[in-house]
Amino acid sequence: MSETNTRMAPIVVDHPLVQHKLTRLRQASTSTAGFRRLTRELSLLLCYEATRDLPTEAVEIETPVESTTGRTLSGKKLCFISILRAGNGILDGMLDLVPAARVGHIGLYRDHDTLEAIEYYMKLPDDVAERDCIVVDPMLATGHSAAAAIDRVKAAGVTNIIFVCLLGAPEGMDYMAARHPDVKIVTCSIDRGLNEKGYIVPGLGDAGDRLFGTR
Ligand SMILES: O=P(O)(O)OC[C@H]1O[C@H](OP(=O)(O)OP(=O)(O)O)[C@H](O)[C@@H]1O
Ligand SMILES: O=c1cc[nH]c(=O)[nH]1
Ligand SMILES: [Mg+2]
Repeated sequence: MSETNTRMAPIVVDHPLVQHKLTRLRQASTSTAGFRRLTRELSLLLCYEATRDLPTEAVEIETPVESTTGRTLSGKKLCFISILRAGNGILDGMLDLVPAARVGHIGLYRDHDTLEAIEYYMKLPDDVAERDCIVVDPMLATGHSAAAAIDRVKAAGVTNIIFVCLLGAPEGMDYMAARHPDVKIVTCSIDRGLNEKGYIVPGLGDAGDRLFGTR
C-alpha cells in the first residue's frame, strides 16, 4: 500500500487515565460489565480529544454577578456514526458528552476468511451531509470496515469526518491513509500488528464479543 504525502497524522491519546483504563480493558480477566464500563469511560476521553478543534463563537451572557462574554460551539452540528455492533460501545460515552448529536448506524461484519467487510445495515440522518461526522468503532485492524463505512458516509455527502477507535494496527492506519487520507484518526494506541487471523496484537480480543458477552 503506497503512502500518500497528505496523510493526516493520527492522534494517539497518551493521557495517563487513558493508558490506565486501556490496560484494564486489554486484560482477559476483565469482566463483560467491566469491559463495557471502561469502553464508555475511554470514549468520553476520546470524544474530548476528537472534538478539540470544533469552532466556537463569542456569546454575551449574564452570570448571577455581571455580564460577560463566553464561548459556545458554532459551525456545523455533529453526527456520530457507529459501526455495528461494537461501535455502539463507544457511542454511549460520546453521547454522554454531546447529547444533542444525531446518530447514524452502519452494520458491517468481517468475513473471517477474507477479512473483507460485509455490509448488512445502514441508516443515516436525512441531514447528515450538513453535519460534521465522527465515525466510531473500537478496532481498526485491516482497516476494511472503517474504510467501507467512510465510503458510505462520503457517498452521503459528508465532507468532514473523524474516525475514533480504541486500538489501531499499523496495517489499518496505512490502509486508511491510502483510502481516506483526509480523515483524522483518534485512538488510544497503535499496536504492534495483526496476527494470522487478522486480530490486533497484543490487542484486546474481539471487541464486540467482549462488549456483549457473546463468546
Ligand atoms: O479493520 P477490520 O479488519 O475491518 O476489523 C475491525 C472490525 O472488526 C470488528 O467488527 P466485527 O466484524 O467483529 O463485528 P462485530 O462488531 O459485530 O463484532 C470491529 O468492531 C471492526 O468493525
Ligand atoms: O483484534 C481485533 C480485530 C478486529 N476486530 C476485533 O474485534 N478485534
Ligand atoms: Mg466482533
